[in-house]
Amino acid sequence: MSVRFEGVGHKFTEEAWLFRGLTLQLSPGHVYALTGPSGSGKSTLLNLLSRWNSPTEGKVVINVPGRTSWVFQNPHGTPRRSALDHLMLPLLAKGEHTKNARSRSLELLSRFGLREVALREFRALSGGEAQRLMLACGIAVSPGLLLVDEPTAQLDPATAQDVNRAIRELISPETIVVIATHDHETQVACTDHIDLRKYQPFNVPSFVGS
Ligand SMILES: Nc1ncnc2c1ncn2[C@@H]1O[C@H](COP(=O)(O)OP(=O)(O)OP(=O)(O)O)[C@@H](O)[C@H]1O
Repeated sequence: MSVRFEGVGHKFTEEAWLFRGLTLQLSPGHVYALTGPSGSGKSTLLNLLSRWNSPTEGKVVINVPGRTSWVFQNPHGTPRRSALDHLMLPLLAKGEHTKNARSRSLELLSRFGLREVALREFRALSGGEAQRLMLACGIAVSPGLLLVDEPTAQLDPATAQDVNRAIRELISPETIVVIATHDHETQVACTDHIDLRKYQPFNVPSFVGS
């Protein structure tokens, strides 16, 4: 079970490559921080992982059973549904018994520091609580791949810190987690680092030397 990038490069316009020569293997049990300057292609790489796009050159070989889950920068939930129900419903939909779904959901709420707000409606959660709930929901169904796009981008520093403390709870033997981020603290919380700057071709402006 792995994802392999074999000489992957991508560009949207004829001349400018976003990244090139990306060769690496991702494995379950790891949480990869994907970093790089704005516009370097972090979201594009997540889209390649989700199979929404194909690379311009090279291959992305995805050998991962199960579904792909996403967590986006803006937490989105059902306003009047409780935190507990946000976790339980996908587990029930997967066929779990109510008792098991409830105990697994409560265990996840504890791990993500949300046990005390289990019965609180989504609309009454703070920004940090809502984002931690999204991370818990993302990992709850044991996806093969969990793709997270800038989880702290919309949060103040103290709230971002709470979310970053929860990153390690995403480590799972069944899941490859990739988190695109500008936040150094998020990067430090992850187990591994993919730095897109290493794969950016050095584009010399055409007017140099002319
Ligand atoms: N579908 C598309 N067609 C053309 N250009 C695109 C497309 N998607 C993204 N781009 C361009 O590719 C570049 C990389 O975009 P991407 O969103 O992957 O970068 P990023 O590293 O995630 O940026 P940020 O940190 O600002 O979110 C940007 O210049 C963007 O405008």
